[in-house]
Amino acid sequence: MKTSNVRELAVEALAAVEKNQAYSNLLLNTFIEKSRLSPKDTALFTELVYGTLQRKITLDYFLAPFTSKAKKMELWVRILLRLSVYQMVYLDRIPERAIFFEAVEISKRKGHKGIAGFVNGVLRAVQREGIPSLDDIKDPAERISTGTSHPLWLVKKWIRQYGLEQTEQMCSTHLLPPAASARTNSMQLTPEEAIQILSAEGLEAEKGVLAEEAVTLKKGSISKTDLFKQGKLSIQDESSMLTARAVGPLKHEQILDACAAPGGKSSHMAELMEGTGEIISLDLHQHKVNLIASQAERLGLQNIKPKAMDAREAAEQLAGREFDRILVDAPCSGFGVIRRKPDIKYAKTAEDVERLSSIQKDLLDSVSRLLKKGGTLVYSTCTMDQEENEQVVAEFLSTHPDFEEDHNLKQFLPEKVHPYISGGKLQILPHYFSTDGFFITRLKKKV
Ligand SMILES: C[S@@+](CC[C@H](N)C(=O)[O-])C[C@H]1O[C@@H](n2cnc3c(N)ncnc32)[C@H](O)[C@@H]1O
Repeated sequence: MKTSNVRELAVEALAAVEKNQAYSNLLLNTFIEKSRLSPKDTALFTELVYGTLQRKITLDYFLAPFTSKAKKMELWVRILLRLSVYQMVYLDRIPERAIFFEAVEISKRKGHKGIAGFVNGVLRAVQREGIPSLDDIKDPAERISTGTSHPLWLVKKWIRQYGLEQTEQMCSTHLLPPAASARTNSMQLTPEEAIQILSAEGLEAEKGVLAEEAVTLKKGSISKTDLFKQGKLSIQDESSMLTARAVGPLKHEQILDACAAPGGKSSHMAELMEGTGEIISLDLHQHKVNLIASQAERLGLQNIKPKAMDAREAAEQLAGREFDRILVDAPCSGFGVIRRKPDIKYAKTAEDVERLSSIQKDLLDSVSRLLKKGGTLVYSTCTMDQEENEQVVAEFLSTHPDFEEDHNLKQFLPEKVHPYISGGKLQILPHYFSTDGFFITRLKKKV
């Protein structure tokens, strides 16, 4: 495929993300598969789409002085301009004349000569006059918002919750590519053995930085390795691997995983239990439950029992059952995975956070009734929003006096995260270990 066609495809993918609010990672895969891109084109396409999406607000700031007079700009034209300026500013290996030429060609193909002239004019003006400086923005919140491309409301909220410095670091880390981490199936092999086998396949891998079962792939795709196909590896971020450890399931126990699809943490717990006991893995819809079942099958785990159910009704639907441990890995805003799904930062609203925190409280309230006395309840999310984390836990504890924070959390987790544990709660921000952002709380039902 010609590079201009890869760029045109990138414009189409970005327009689809904006129009349908489709998840960028899922959409990208569909585009790559449909267009049968070569590995080299796939790399360029991925870089262009993710880069332009991650830096959308910054690119619009750069373009504003040159486009303010344009009356009405079609979405694809704006996206093409963002894509072109992204390459000019952030990708120094692409010559500017190639960027201009291809932008004009795409404009002619998708629009007409007039649009091509406009695009050419804007890009030439950017080249001639230079982009506006981010230092001109005096307000710190606005500077972080524009400089790292996060909506202002979110930056302001994080500054209130974590302070200016942490917010700045967190937002800057979101612009870096995420690590390709995998969990080794502890029933089958050690991380060291996995690294050896992957090296023999010509893939570069090393031990993870946080979780003891983690390996990180430096190049290549985990899902294409033989180890993955043989059920010896699972794709999972390292911070998320700490959740099953925090639950601490023992062999032969009865576990409830209330929000389990696609099965990452259920399968991790099942591995830690060496295939014994029983994990009831719930999720809302049957198609999601099927994902848990196929994950369990790939890994050869028979102790996972997937079931479609609204976990807010679990107390009634599973009445009479008692569990040793319960995990609520709740639906959440997902701000911790912005590096993997940049669209999250633009799509989620303050109202979404409020709605989600109400669901999270209902989930905890229902499933907590199924826990036996002395049992462990773990609540986790892949977000750093305190409204969905600390506040949900605080409200749960204030309305459920038979529960308390488990201050033993440290003993289940690697020493590196101990400085970030307070009582029974751990908040990992993305810049601490260059992982996803993650929140884990371990609670105990009093005896
Ligand atoms: C963060 S994801 C869980 C990820 C999973 N624990 C893993 O490690 O693979 C949250 C899940 O909760 C499910 N969910 C949302 N509302 C639910 C409800 N009321 N009852 C059960 N599951 C629900 C969503 O469908 C989604 O799959």
